[in-house]
Amino acid sequence: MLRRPRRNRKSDSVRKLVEETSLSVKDLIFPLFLIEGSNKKIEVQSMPGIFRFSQDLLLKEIEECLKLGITAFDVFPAYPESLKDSVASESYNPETFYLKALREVKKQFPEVCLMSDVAMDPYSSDGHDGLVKEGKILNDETLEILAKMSLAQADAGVDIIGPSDMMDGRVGYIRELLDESGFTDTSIMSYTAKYASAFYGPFRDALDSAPKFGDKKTYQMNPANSQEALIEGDLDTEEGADFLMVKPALSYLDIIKLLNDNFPLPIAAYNVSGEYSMIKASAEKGWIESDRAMLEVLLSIKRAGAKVILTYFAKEYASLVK
Ligand SMILES: NCc1[nH]cc(CCC(=O)O)c1CC(=O)O
Ligand SMILES: [Mg+2]
Repeated sequence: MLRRPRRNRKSDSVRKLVEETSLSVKDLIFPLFLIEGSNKKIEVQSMPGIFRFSQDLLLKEIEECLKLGITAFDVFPAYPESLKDSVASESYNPETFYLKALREVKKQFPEVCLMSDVAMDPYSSDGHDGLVKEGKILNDETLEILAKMSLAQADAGVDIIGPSDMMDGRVGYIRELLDESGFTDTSIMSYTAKYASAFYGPFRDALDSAPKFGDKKTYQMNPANSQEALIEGDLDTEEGADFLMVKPALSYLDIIKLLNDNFPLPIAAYNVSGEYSMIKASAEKGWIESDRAMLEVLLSIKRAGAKVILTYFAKEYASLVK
């Protein structure tokens, strides 16, 4: 035998030399859940180790994470039913607790990269990402609401706007309004290939944002498809997106690779709530080693071609490698 692949695996130092993919805390964005009020820190029941914070404790959490080397955060608000309506008006109320908190994060920590979420579902009495009329999700009528929401978030100082709604044309629509309003430096990370997935369950628990009727299959993609991701990637690129995101990550590693092979923009992947909770739940039963599983999962997402990973494991990973 002239060729013996095992020679390159013979010791830790040799294995390190031939290692192709590396993971760093700088690759990660930590999603955080915000609730109204003060001095509140409530664990999400279906996501052990993940909390919903009021603004004061969210700021503390960010400070802790900064010490661990995490520099990018994506904040999602959980709104009470009483503030929801059919047109998501609370989303662009400048006095709403979400926008106030975003403003405060950038004021206290100007160095962080702050990302926000754009979609109607947290504020919608229908629980859908777009405007509902007679049981249908309207596309073009939703764009105006998404753009108003984006402008309010840009005005609060957000670095990256994250449209997670999957309406057609929203990246261009938002880009134009931001530019006209002087926010030419505000980036857009588009949820480009977002699939209608079972893995969002724990997130919808965290935000109380499950759809009140039907499902999201008329706007989120069919898990059976990959060609469509190329169309979505083309459109978002043309419309001015700065990052293309694939979501979820693990059942869609082929889509991450597909987009990375076809588009020069940096690819982001969202390691979603259900993917986190699966590992946590089996670790609690003693069936899997949480740390090793986390490292393997994050590495696989990078290896597939993601430059950026949004993950609930961010803080745990940062603590582990510190
Ligand atoms: N705009 C909705 C939104 N934004 C982020 C997630 C899921 C994130 C996760 O599961 O971690 C969802 C869920 C959905 O589409 O219902
Ligand atoms: Mg699209």
